Amino acid sequence: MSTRSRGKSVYYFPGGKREAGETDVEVLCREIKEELDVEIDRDSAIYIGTFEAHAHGHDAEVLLQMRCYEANFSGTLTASSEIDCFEWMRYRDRERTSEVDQKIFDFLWERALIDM
Ligand SMILES: Nc1nc2c([nH]c(=O)n2[C@@H]2O[C@H](COP(=O)(O)OP(=O)(O)OP(=O)(O)O)[C@@H](O)[C@H]2O)c(=O)[nH]1
Repeated sequence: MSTRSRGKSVYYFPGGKREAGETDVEVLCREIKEELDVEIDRDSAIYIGTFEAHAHGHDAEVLLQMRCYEANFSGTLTASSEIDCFEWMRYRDRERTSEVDQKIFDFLWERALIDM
């Protein structure tokens, strides 16, 4: 599932930057709550992998390292004020996402975890 932030042209996976002292799962829970108003079940969080690419919307030398998790959640997905919209995507939507997300789409596709 991908989100489009206000003012951005491509879709991102929900998430965001770490604040001082936060663990990965704390960032995950905070960002998902802020963006989509649902509660992550922190005990269900499973590390998927780390992906690197240029950070969308930043100068070419700015690289992004994204640590990815899958997790269960409870509540009703609701786009917050930071988000224009969210969308469940398939592999064919890959080009609508950022560079790092395209690597993650490929990772999911190679493991048959996403539909065409
Ligand atoms: N959350 C997220 N960020 C991404 C993705 N792909 C991608 O290039 N980014 C880059 O990572 C930055 C950090 O995301 P963020 O959600 O914490 O953004 P932010 O508004 O706090 O910071 P910003 O000022 O860098 O935009 C994005 O602005 C963008 O440059 C993605 O799939 N998810």
